[in-house]
Amino acid sequence: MWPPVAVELPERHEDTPAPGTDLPPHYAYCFGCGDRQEDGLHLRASVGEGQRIRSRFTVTEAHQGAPGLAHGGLLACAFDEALGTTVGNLLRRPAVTGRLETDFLRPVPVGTTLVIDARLDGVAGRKVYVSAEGRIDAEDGPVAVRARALFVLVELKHFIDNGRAEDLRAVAADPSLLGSRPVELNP
Ligand SMILES: CCCCCCCCCCCCCC(=O)SCCNC(=O)CCNC(=O)[C@H](O)C(C)(C)COP(=O)(O)OP(=O)(O)OC[C@H]1O[C@@H](n2cnc3c(N)ncnc32)[C@H](O)[C@@H]1OP(=O)(O)O
Repeated sequence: MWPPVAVELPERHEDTPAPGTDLPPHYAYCFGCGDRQEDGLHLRASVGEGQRIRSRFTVTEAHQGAPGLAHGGLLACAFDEALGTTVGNLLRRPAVTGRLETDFLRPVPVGTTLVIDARLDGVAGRKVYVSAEGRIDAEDGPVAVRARALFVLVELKHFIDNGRAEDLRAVAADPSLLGSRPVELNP
């Protein structure tokens, strides 16, 4: 059963941009979306209809597991990012991945652009359920990966208490490193 518990499906936050709007990377050094991670995934997300966010990720040589094929762990990373972006942008509250499950249905060759459609499935207290499908090269391409995740809403303190001090100092000195951040910081 998914979600595994009774949930509410909140409206997306009133500050969520209109469908079709491209979303900025949330942190310049994020491996999933950051511009300053040369071999990162450089996922790009845009707002979809309703409770959906669409992301795109192009597999490069740096992302190989077997020769010419994407590493499954990096594909899981892409889904973590796509699902986290969905939670962050639709609820605009800080959250972290508690659980992430992936089904790998087809190999994903280098050069493929994975089109990931993620949706918010519901919220139960601090628990947020999201799921996604990744298709090969087109929004109606063959499904290569499916994922479901539980994100847990946290307070900003979670990041301040646990992040490495020098990286927190760098962000304080240059807030533009954070391309977007939740506006409601205290759930
Ligand atoms: C505009 C804004 C844009 C922003 C964009 C941002 C994009 C970001 C994109 C980034 C993307 C990348 C994102 C990343 O990579 S986030 C990085 C990877 N994740 C982490 O580092 C999280 C590490 N874990 C923790 O810190 C704690 O364990 C957390 C905070 C998760 C919970 O510890 P806490 O002490 O606070 O709470 P709790 O233990 O009472 O749990 C609360 C509830 O949750 C349930 N639970 C917990 N875990 C699980 C589990 N595994 N399966 C099933 N259930 C689980 C639990 O039973 C309980 O339920 P209930 O008993 O209440 O019913």
